[in-house]
Amino acid sequence: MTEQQPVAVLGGGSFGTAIANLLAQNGQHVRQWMRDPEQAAAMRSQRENPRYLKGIKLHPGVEPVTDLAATLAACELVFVALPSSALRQALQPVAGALAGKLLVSTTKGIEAQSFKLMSQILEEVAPQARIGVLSGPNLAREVAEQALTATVIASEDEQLCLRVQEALHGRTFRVYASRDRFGVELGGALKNVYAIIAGMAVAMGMGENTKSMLITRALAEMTRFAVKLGANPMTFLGLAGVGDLIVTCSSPKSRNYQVGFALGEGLSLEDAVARLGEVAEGVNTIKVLKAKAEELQIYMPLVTGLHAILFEGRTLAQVIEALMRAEPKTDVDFISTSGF
Ligand SMILES: NC(=O)C1=CN([C@@H]2O[C@H](COP(=O)(O)OP(=O)(O)OC[C@H]3O[C@@H](n4cnc5c(N)ncnc54)[C@H](OP(=O)(O)O)[C@@H]3O)[C@@H](O)[C@H]2O)C=CC1
Ligand SMILES: O=C(CO)COP(=O)(O)O
Repeated sequence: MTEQQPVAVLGGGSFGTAIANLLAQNGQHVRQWMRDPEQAAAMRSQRENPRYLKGIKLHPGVEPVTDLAATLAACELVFVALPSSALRQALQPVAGALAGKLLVSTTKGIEAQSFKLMSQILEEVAPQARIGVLSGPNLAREVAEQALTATVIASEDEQLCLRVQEALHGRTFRVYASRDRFGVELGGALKNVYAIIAGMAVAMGMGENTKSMLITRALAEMTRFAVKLGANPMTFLGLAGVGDLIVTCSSPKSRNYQVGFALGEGLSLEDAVARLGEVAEGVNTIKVLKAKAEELQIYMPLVTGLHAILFEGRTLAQVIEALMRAEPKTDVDFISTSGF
Protein backbone atom coordinates (compact mmCIF):
# COMPACT_ATOMS: atom_id res chain seq x y z
CA MET A 1 0.00 0.00 0.00
CA THR A 2 1.38 3.47 -0.87
CA GLU A 3 1.69 5.85 2.04
CA GLN A 4 -0.61 8.90 2.00
CA GLN A 5 1.16 12.14 1.12
CA PRO A 6 1.06 14.72 3.92
CA VAL A 7 -0.62 18.12 3.54
CA ALA A 8 1.25 21.30 4.49
CA VAL A 9 -0.10 24.27 6.42
CA LEU A 10 2.21 27.29 6.51
CA GLY A 11 1.71 29.47 9.58
CA GLY A 12 1.69 28.82 13.31
CA GLY A 13 -1.12 31.22 14.15
CA SER A 14 -4.74 30.65 15.06
CA PHE A 15 -6.06 30.00 11.57
CA GLY A 16 -3.16 27.80 10.50
CA THR A 17 -3.74 25.69 13.61
CA ALA A 18 -7.50 25.50 13.05
CA ILE A 19 -7.04 24.37 9.43
CA ALA A 20 -4.32 21.88 10.39
CA ASN A 21 -6.63 20.31 12.97
CA LEU A 22 -9.51 20.12 10.47
CA LEU A 23 -7.34 18.37 7.90
CA ALA A 24 -6.09 15.92 10.51
CA GLN A 25 -9.62 15.21 11.72
CA ASN A 26 -10.36 14.22 8.13
CA GLY A 27 -7.56 11.67 8.20
CA GLN A 28 -4.79 13.71 6.56
CA HIS A 29 -1.23 13.74 7.86
CA VAL A 30 -0.41 17.40 8.36
CA ARG A 31 2.91 19.22 8.59
CA GLN A 32 2.23 22.62 10.16
CA TRP A 33 5.19 24.86 9.43
CA MET A 34 6.09 27.77 11.69
CA ARG A 35 9.19 29.92 11.89
CA ASP A 36 9.72 29.72 15.63
CA PRO A 37 11.46 26.50 16.81
CA GLU A 38 10.48 27.16 20.42
CA GLN A 39 6.84 27.38 19.47
CA ALA A 40 7.06 24.17 17.43
CA ALA A 41 8.75 22.35 20.32
CA ALA A 42 6.12 23.61 22.76
CA MET A 43 3.32 22.52 20.44
CA ARG A 44 4.87 19.09 19.97
CA SER A 45 5.19 18.49 23.70
CA GLN A 46 1.99 20.20 24.93
CA ARG A 47 -0.18 19.18 21.92
CA GLU A 48 -1.68 22.68 21.95
CA ASN A 49 -0.91 26.11 20.47
CA PRO A 50 -0.82 28.03 23.75
CA ARG A 51 -0.02 31.42 22.21
CA TYR A 52 -2.63 31.56 19.43
CA LEU A 53 -5.29 28.95 20.21
CA LYS A 54 -5.21 28.20 23.92
CA GLY A 55 -7.39 25.40 25.18
CA ILE A 56 -7.70 23.59 21.82
CA LYS A 57 -6.10 20.12 21.64
CA LEU A 58 -3.82 19.61 18.67
CA HIS A 59 -4.90 16.52 16.73
CA PRO A 60 -2.31 13.68 16.81
CA GLY A 61 -2.16 13.89 12.99
CA VAL A 62 -0.65 17.39 13.10
CA GLU A 63 3.14 17.61 13.21
CA PRO A 64 4.52 21.07 14.01
CA VAL A 65 7.70 21.59 11.93
CA THR A 66 10.22 24.34 11.19
CA ASP A 67 12.00 23.16 8.03
CA LEU A 68 10.13 24.89 5.21
CA ALA A 69 12.09 23.35 2.34
CA ALA A 70 11.57 19.81 3.67
CA THR A 71 7.87 20.49 4.24
CA LEU A 72 7.39 21.66 0.66
CA ALA A 73 9.38 18.75 -0.71
CA ALA A 74 7.05 16.31 1.05
CA CYS A 75 3.68 17.92 0.27
CA GLU A 76 1.75 18.70 -2.90
CA LEU A 77 -1.23 20.46 -1.28
CA VAL A 78 -0.15 23.54 0.68
CA PHE A 79 -2.40 25.88 2.69
CA VAL A 80 -0.85 29.30 3.29
CA ALA A 81 -2.03 30.91 6.55
CA LEU A 82 0.55 33.67 6.96
CA PRO A 83 -0.23 37.36 7.54
CA SER A 84 -0.30 39.40 4.32
CA SER A 85 2.74 41.38 5.47
CA ALA A 86 4.78 38.14 5.65
CA LEU A 87 3.59 35.99 2.75
CA ARG A 88 5.92 37.23 0.00
CA GLN A 89 9.02 37.40 2.17
CA ALA A 90 8.40 33.93 3.61
CA LEU A 91 7.85 32.22 0.24
CA GLN A 92 10.27 34.04 -2.08
CA PRO A 93 13.34 32.16 -0.76
CA VAL A 94 11.67 28.80 -1.50
CA ALA A 95 10.08 29.83 -4.81
CA GLY A 96 11.85 27.03 -6.70
CA ALA A 97 10.20 24.41 -4.52
CA LEU A 98 6.67 25.65 -5.29
CA ALA A 99 6.41 24.62 -8.94
CA GLY A 100 3.55 22.19 -9.52
CA LYS A 101 2.17 22.57 -5.97
CA LEU A 102 -1.46 23.27 -5.16
CA LEU A 103 -1.17 26.51 -3.20
CA VAL A 104 -4.25 27.67 -1.29
CA SER A 105 -4.15 31.08 0.32
CA THR A 106 -6.26 31.64 3.44
CA THR A 107 -4.81 35.12 4.02
CA LYS A 108 -7.30 38.01 3.98
CA GLY A 109 -5.16 41.01 3.15
CA ILE A 110 -3.74 43.24 0.42
CA GLU A 111 -0.04 44.01 -0.22
CA ALA A 112 0.74 47.57 0.76
CA GLN A 113 2.73 48.98 -2.16
CA SER A 114 1.29 46.97 -5.04
CA PHE A 115 -2.38 46.51 -4.07
CA LYS A 116 -1.91 42.84 -4.94
CA LEU A 117 -4.05 40.13 -3.38
CA MET A 118 -2.25 37.15 -1.87
CA SER A 119 -3.09 34.74 -4.69
CA GLN A 120 -1.65 37.27 -7.15
CA ILE A 121 1.56 37.30 -5.12
CA LEU A 122 1.59 33.50 -5.15
CA GLU A 123 1.25 33.59 -8.94
CA GLU A 124 4.21 35.96 -9.15
CA VAL A 125 6.41 34.00 -6.76
CA ALA A 126 5.40 30.59 -8.13
CA PRO A 127 4.24 30.93 -11.74
CA GLN A 128 4.17 27.17 -12.16
CA ALA A 129 2.01 26.45 -9.13
CA ARG A 130 -1.75 25.87 -9.18
CA ILE A 131 -3.48 28.50 -7.09
CA GLY A 132 -6.68 28.79 -5.05
CA VAL A 133 -8.18 30.90 -2.29
CA LEU A 134 -10.07 29.74 0.79
CA SER A 135 -12.34 32.35 2.33
CA GLY A 136 -15.62 32.63 4.22
CA PRO A 137 -17.11 33.25 7.68
CA ASN A 138 -14.47 31.21 9.49
CA LEU A 139 -13.47 32.53 12.90
CA ALA A 140 -10.49 30.36 13.82
CA ARG A 141 -11.61 29.53 17.33
CA GLU A 142 -15.06 28.45 16.20
CA VAL A 143 -13.58 26.31 13.43
CA ALA A 144 -11.27 24.73 16.00
CA GLU A 145 -14.18 24.13 18.39
CA GLN A 146 -15.95 22.36 15.54
CA ALA A 147 -18.84 24.81 15.33
CA LEU A 148 -20.86 24.09 12.17
CA THR A 149 -19.13 26.20 9.53
CA ALA A 150 -19.03 26.75 5.78
CA THR A 151 -16.34 28.17 3.53
CA VAL A 152 -15.50 28.71 -0.14
CA ILE A 153 -12.62 27.36 -2.20
CA ALA A 154 -12.21 29.61 -5.21
CA SER A 155 -10.13 28.82 -8.26
CA GLU A 156 -10.36 28.58 -12.02
CA ASP A 157 -8.75 25.16 -11.51
CA GLU A 158 -11.66 22.78 -10.96
CA GLN A 159 -9.43 19.87 -9.98
CA LEU A 160 -7.83 21.99 -7.27
CA CYS A 161 -11.28 22.87 -5.89
CA LEU A 162 -12.22 19.20 -5.79
CA ARG A 163 -8.96 18.25 -4.07
CA VAL A 164 -9.50 20.90 -1.37
CA GLN A 165 -13.13 19.89 -0.89
CA GLU A 166 -12.00 16.30 -0.47
CA ALA A 167 -9.35 17.25 2.07
CA LEU A 168 -11.36 19.71 4.17
CA HIS A 169 -15.04 18.91 3.80
CA GLY A 170 -16.23 17.10 6.93
CA ARG A 171 -18.89 16.60 9.57
CA THR A 172 -18.66 20.19 10.84
CA PHE A 173 -17.09 22.00 7.89
CA ARG A 174 -18.77 22.44 4.48
CA VAL A 175 -16.63 23.57 1.56
CA TYR A 176 -18.39 25.24 -1.37
CA ALA A 177 -16.62 25.94 -4.65
CA SER A 178 -16.45 29.12 -6.75
CA ARG A 179 -14.71 30.10 -9.96
CA ASP A 180 -14.55 33.80 -8.95
CA ARG A 181 -11.19 33.72 -7.20
CA PHE A 182 -10.77 37.50 -7.40
CA GLY A 183 -14.21 38.30 -5.93
CA VAL A 184 -13.90 35.74 -3.14
CA GLU A 185 -10.45 36.98 -2.17
CA LEU A 186 -11.39 40.64 -2.33
CA GLY A 187 -14.45 40.00 -0.11
CA GLY A 188 -12.24 38.49 2.59
CA ALA A 189 -9.81 41.40 2.54
CA LEU A 190 -12.33 44.26 2.40
CA LYS A 191 -14.67 43.13 5.17
CA ASN A 192 -11.91 43.57 7.78
CA VAL A 193 -12.11 47.34 7.39
CA TYR A 194 -15.82 47.40 8.09
CA ALA A 195 -15.37 45.11 11.11
CA ILE A 196 -13.19 47.82 12.66
CA ILE A 197 -16.02 50.32 12.16
CA ALA A 198 -18.58 47.87 13.58
CA GLY A 199 -16.47 47.29 16.69
CA MET A 200 -16.24 51.04 17.22
CA ALA A 201 -20.01 51.42 16.90
CA VAL A 202 -20.62 48.74 19.54
CA ALA A 203 -18.12 50.27 21.96
CA MET A 204 -19.97 53.56 21.60
CA GLY A 205 -23.25 51.89 22.54
CA MET A 206 -24.91 52.30 19.16
CA GLY A 207 -28.13 50.35 18.61
CA GLU A 208 -29.18 47.52 16.36
CA ASN A 209 -30.52 49.83 13.63
CA THR A 210 -27.09 51.42 13.39
CA LYS A 211 -25.30 48.07 13.20
CA SER A 212 -27.64 46.87 10.49
CA MET A 213 -27.23 50.10 8.50
CA LEU A 214 -23.46 49.79 8.79
CA ILE A 215 -23.28 46.19 7.60
CA THR A 216 -25.64 46.82 4.69
CA ARG A 217 -23.95 49.99 3.52
CA ALA A 218 -20.58 48.26 3.94
CA LEU A 219 -21.77 45.53 1.59
CA ALA A 220 -22.90 48.15 -0.93
CA GLU A 221 -19.56 49.93 -0.68
CA MET A 222 -17.33 46.87 -0.97
CA THR A 223 -19.37 45.50 -3.84
CA ARG A 224 -19.16 48.83 -5.70
CA PHE A 225 -15.40 48.80 -5.27
CA ALA A 226 -14.99 45.17 -6.32
CA VAL A 227 -17.13 45.55 -9.42
CA LYS A 228 -15.06 48.52 -10.51
CA LEU A 229 -12.03 46.25 -10.29
CA GLY A 230 -13.73 43.52 -12.34
CA ALA A 231 -15.24 41.16 -9.75
CA ASN A 232 -18.70 39.60 -10.08
CA PRO A 233 -21.19 41.39 -7.74
CA MET A 234 -23.07 38.13 -7.15
CA THR A 235 -20.05 36.72 -5.31
CA PHE A 236 -20.70 39.30 -2.60
CA LEU A 237 -24.05 37.65 -1.85
CA GLY A 238 -22.20 34.46 -0.94
CA LEU A 239 -20.32 33.15 2.08
CA ALA A 240 -17.10 34.99 1.24
CA GLY A 241 -18.96 38.30 0.80
CA VAL A 242 -21.94 39.03 3.01
CA GLY A 243 -21.32 35.84 5.04
CA ASP A 244 -17.88 36.91 6.20
CA LEU A 245 -18.97 40.53 6.56
CA ILE A 246 -21.74 39.54 8.99
CA VAL A 247 -19.57 37.34 11.20
CA THR A 248 -16.64 39.74 11.34
CA CYS A 249 -18.83 42.79 12.00
CA SER A 250 -20.86 41.00 14.70
CA SER A 251 -18.40 38.95 16.68
CA PRO A 252 -16.17 40.08 19.54
CA LYS A 253 -14.01 37.08 18.56
CA SER A 254 -12.93 38.94 15.40
CA ARG A 255 -9.57 40.68 15.86
CA ASN A 256 -10.54 43.52 13.53
CA TYR A 257 -13.73 44.07 15.52
CA GLN A 258 -11.62 44.05 18.71
CA VAL A 259 -9.35 46.76 17.32
CA GLY A 260 -12.42 48.83 16.48
CA PHE A 261 -13.89 48.24 19.91
CA ALA A 262 -10.69 49.42 21.58
CA LEU A 263 -10.69 52.54 19.38
CA GLY A 264 -14.31 53.18 20.38
CA GLU A 265 -13.25 52.95 24.02
CA GLY A 266 -10.77 55.75 23.35
CA LEU A 267 -7.49 53.85 22.83
CA SER A 268 -5.07 55.05 20.15
CA LEU A 269 -4.60 52.83 17.09
CA GLU A 270 -1.13 51.84 18.32
CA ASP A 271 -2.44 50.83 21.73
CA ALA A 272 -5.39 48.97 20.22
CA VAL A 273 -3.10 46.93 17.97
CA ALA A 274 -0.60 46.31 20.79
CA ARG A 275 -3.38 45.14 23.12
CA LEU A 276 -4.53 42.63 20.49
CA GLY A 277 -1.10 41.03 19.92
CA GLU A 278 -2.38 39.19 16.80
CA VAL A 279 -2.93 40.09 13.17
CA ALA A 280 -5.75 42.54 12.34
CA GLU A 281 -5.43 42.82 8.56
CA GLY A 282 -7.95 45.69 8.29
CA VAL A 283 -5.49 48.17 9.80
CA ASN A 284 -3.21 47.89 6.75
CA THR A 285 -6.04 47.36 4.30
CA ILE A 286 -7.71 50.67 5.16
CA LYS A 287 -4.63 52.62 4.01
CA VAL A 288 -4.28 50.97 0.62
CA LEU A 289 -8.02 50.86 0.08
CA LYS A 290 -8.46 54.58 0.68
CA ALA A 291 -5.66 55.35 -1.79
CA LYS A 292 -7.08 52.97 -4.41
CA ALA A 293 -10.63 54.31 -4.05
CA GLU A 294 -9.31 57.83 -4.55
CA GLU A 295 -7.23 56.82 -7.56
CA LEU A 296 -10.22 55.12 -9.19
CA GLN A 297 -12.71 57.72 -7.93
CA ILE A 298 -14.96 55.19 -6.22
CA TYR A 299 -17.42 56.57 -3.68
CA MET A 300 -16.55 54.88 -0.36
CA PRO A 301 -17.77 57.08 2.50
CA LEU A 302 -17.20 54.49 5.26
CA VAL A 303 -13.60 53.90 4.18
CA THR A 304 -13.00 57.64 3.89
CA GLY A 305 -14.52 58.21 7.33
CA LEU A 306 -12.47 55.51 9.08
CA HIS A 307 -9.30 56.73 7.40
CA ALA A 308 -10.03 60.29 8.56
CA ILE A 309 -10.40 59.12 12.17
CA LEU A 310 -7.32 56.88 12.17
CA PHE A 311 -4.86 58.96 10.16
CA GLU A 312 -6.18 62.49 9.62
CA GLY A 313 -6.98 63.58 13.15
CA ARG A 314 -10.75 63.78 12.69
CA THR A 315 -13.03 62.89 15.58
CA LEU A 316 -15.61 60.16 15.44
CA ALA A 317 -18.34 62.75 16.05
CA GLN A 318 -17.19 64.82 13.05
CA VAL A 319 -17.15 61.77 10.79
CA ILE A 320 -20.57 60.54 11.91
CA GLU A 321 -22.00 64.04 11.32
CA ALA A 322 -20.55 64.11 7.79
CA LEU A 323 -21.78 60.59 7.00
CA MET A 324 -25.32 61.29 8.17
CA ARG A 325 -25.51 64.64 6.36
CA ALA A 326 -24.24 63.25 3.04
CA GLU A 327 -26.68 63.20 0.17
CA PRO A 328 -28.72 59.94 0.24
CA LYS A 329 -27.89 57.57 -2.63
CA THR A 330 -29.78 54.67 -4.17
CA ASP A 331 -30.25 51.64 -1.91
CA VAL A 332 -28.99 48.87 -4.22
CA ASP A 333 -26.66 49.73 -7.09
CA PHE A 334 -27.02 46.56 -9.15
CA ILE A 335 -30.79 46.26 -9.65
CA SER A 336 -31.86 46.11 -13.29
CA THR A 337 -33.60 49.35 -14.26
CA SER A 338 -35.93 47.61 -16.70
CA GLY A 339 -38.30 46.09 -14.10
CA PHE A 340 -38.69 48.38 -11.07
N1 LIG B 1 -7.88 33.89 12.77
C1 LIG B 1 -8.97 33.80 12.01
O1 LIG B 1 -10.11 33.69 12.52
C2 LIG B 1 -8.83 33.81 10.54
C3 LIG B 1 -7.70 34.32 9.93
N2 LIG B 1 -7.60 34.35 8.58
C4 LIG B 1 -6.45 34.94 7.93
O2 LIG B 1 -5.32 34.11 8.17
C5 LIG B 1 -4.12 34.92 8.11
C6 LIG B 1 -3.25 34.50 9.26
O3 LIG B 1 -3.94 34.86 10.41
P1 LIG B 1 -3.90 34.12 11.82
O4 LIG B 1 -3.46 32.73 11.75
O5 LIG B 1 -5.22 34.37 12.40
O6 LIG B 1 -2.80 35.05 12.51
P2 LIG B 1 -2.21 35.03 13.97
O7 LIG B 1 -2.05 36.44 14.39
O8 LIG B 1 -3.01 34.10 14.83
O9 LIG B 1 -0.77 34.38 13.74
C7 LIG B 1 0.14 34.90 12.83
C8 LIG B 1 1.14 33.81 12.52
O10 LIG B 1 1.95 34.23 11.43
C9 LIG B 1 3.31 34.05 11.79
N3 LIG B 1 4.20 34.97 11.11
C10 LIG B 1 4.22 36.32 11.17
N4 LIG B 1 5.19 36.82 10.38
C11 LIG B 1 5.80 35.74 9.81
C12 LIG B 1 6.88 35.60 8.89
N5 LIG B 1 7.54 36.65 8.41
N6 LIG B 1 7.25 34.35 8.53
C13 LIG B 1 6.61 33.28 9.02
N7 LIG B 1 5.57 33.34 9.90
C14 LIG B 1 5.18 34.57 10.27
C15 LIG B 1 3.33 34.26 13.29
O11 LIG B 1 4.51 33.70 13.82
P3 LIG B 1 5.24 34.31 15.13
O12 LIG B 1 4.39 33.89 16.30
O13 LIG B 1 6.57 33.64 15.09
O14 LIG B 1 5.29 35.80 14.96
C16 LIG B 1 2.07 33.50 13.68
O15 LIG B 1 2.31 32.13 13.73
C17 LIG B 1 -4.61 36.38 8.16
O16 LIG B 1 -4.47 36.96 6.90
C18 LIG B 1 -6.08 36.28 8.52
O17 LIG B 1 -6.84 37.31 7.89
C19 LIG B 1 -8.59 33.83 7.79
C20 LIG B 1 -9.73 33.30 8.35
C21 LIG B 1 -9.94 33.29 9.77
O1 LIG C 1 -11.70 36.37 8.76
C1 LIG C 1 -12.14 36.08 9.84
C2 LIG C 1 -13.43 35.39 10.02
O2 LIG C 1 -13.93 34.92 8.81
C3 LIG C 1 -11.39 36.44 11.06
O3 LIG C 1 -11.49 37.79 11.24
P1 LIG C 1 -10.42 38.55 12.14
O4 LIG C 1 -9.13 38.50 11.40
O5 LIG C 1 -10.99 39.92 12.32
O6 LIG C 1 -10.35 37.80 13.46
